[in-house]
Amino acid sequence: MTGSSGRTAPPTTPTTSTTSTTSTTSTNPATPSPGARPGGPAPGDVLLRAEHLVKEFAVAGSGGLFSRGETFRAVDDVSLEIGHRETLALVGESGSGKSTTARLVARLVDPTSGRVELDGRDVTTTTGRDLHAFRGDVQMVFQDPYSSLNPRHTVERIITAPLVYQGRKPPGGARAFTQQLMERVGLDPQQWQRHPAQFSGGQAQRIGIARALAVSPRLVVCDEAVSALDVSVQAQVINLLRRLQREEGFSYLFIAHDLAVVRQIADRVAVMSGGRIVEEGARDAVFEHPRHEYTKALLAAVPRIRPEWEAARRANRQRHHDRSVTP
Ligand SMILES: Nc1ncnc2c1ncn2[C@@H]1O[C@H](COP(=O)(O)OP(=O)(O)OP(=O)(O)O)[C@@H](O)[C@H]1O
Repeated sequence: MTGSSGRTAPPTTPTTSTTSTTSTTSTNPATPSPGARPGGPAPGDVLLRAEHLVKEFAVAGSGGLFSRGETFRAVDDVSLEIGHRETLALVGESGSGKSTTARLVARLVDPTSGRVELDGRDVTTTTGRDLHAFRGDVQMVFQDPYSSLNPRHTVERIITAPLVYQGRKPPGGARAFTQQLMERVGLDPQQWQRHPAQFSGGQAQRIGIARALAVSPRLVVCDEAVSALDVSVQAQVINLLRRLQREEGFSYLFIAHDLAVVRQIADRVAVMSGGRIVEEGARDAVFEHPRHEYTKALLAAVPRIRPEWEAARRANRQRHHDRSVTP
């Protein structure tokens, strides 16, 4: 028999201070639409739909021969919809279940229960060729470009890898294809033979974005994709992400803990706490008229820089300095 430990310490009260994040300039006005979700896409405009997603993990040390297998519910009955060309931001404190939700949506992990649909097609248990196709339709950009890009591979190999996985040939040849994508994300196309460590953090993240674009995805899941970058570089990458969306017409599921960043890119916001979505709505409605106490506390919180990110940032800087790479 399997017991569920639920959550022992739900993150219900973010650190608060007098600094408000609500003063950031609005650049992307959201239009409320009459969908099934608050402020969400109209029924005919839904690209991705997740219904009642649950993810339980085995609690370490609870699976012994004579003990009951306890589980921890990281995602607890999450439903969401993302419209065509829409950006849904998932916000919440560390441990609230954002990344696990992203991984469920991208089918990097299987749900304990619930379902995921892309364009009305149930992809929850898809395998084989259909899973290959789904993996092309849904691409991920991760937080740390250095750990998500193979350090031994050239930019060309990294950017063409998703196509190779799909069994497709890069149109126009691997080099031309790579160089074209490098240009589109603001990289020097002459550097196609370099390795990730020869680029700065912002440039490396652009390689990750180019890799995601290579297969013309319909949904790009950004899991804290700009969180490890310095603020000025962060702004440039956000602008890039927005431009690419305008040009390509794909949708974003944008995971972030930093509400100032979310305000710059989201059409709609879903707030997670303790594995659940506690509030959801058009961006301006959530930022200006939060209803849930948790959202109000998040909005009043100083965007905390997590110690591990600060350490990673320092390590990256040192690495770049050692290699004398121009940022
Ligand atoms: N593979 C796993 N095995 C066990 N527990 C896990 C696993 N993945 C995540 N968890 C737990 O599930 C909870 C939610 O984690 P998740 O990473 O989804 O949260 P998050 O909101 O994205 O936080 P963060 O921003 O810190 O990544 C956390 O308590 C985490 O420790």
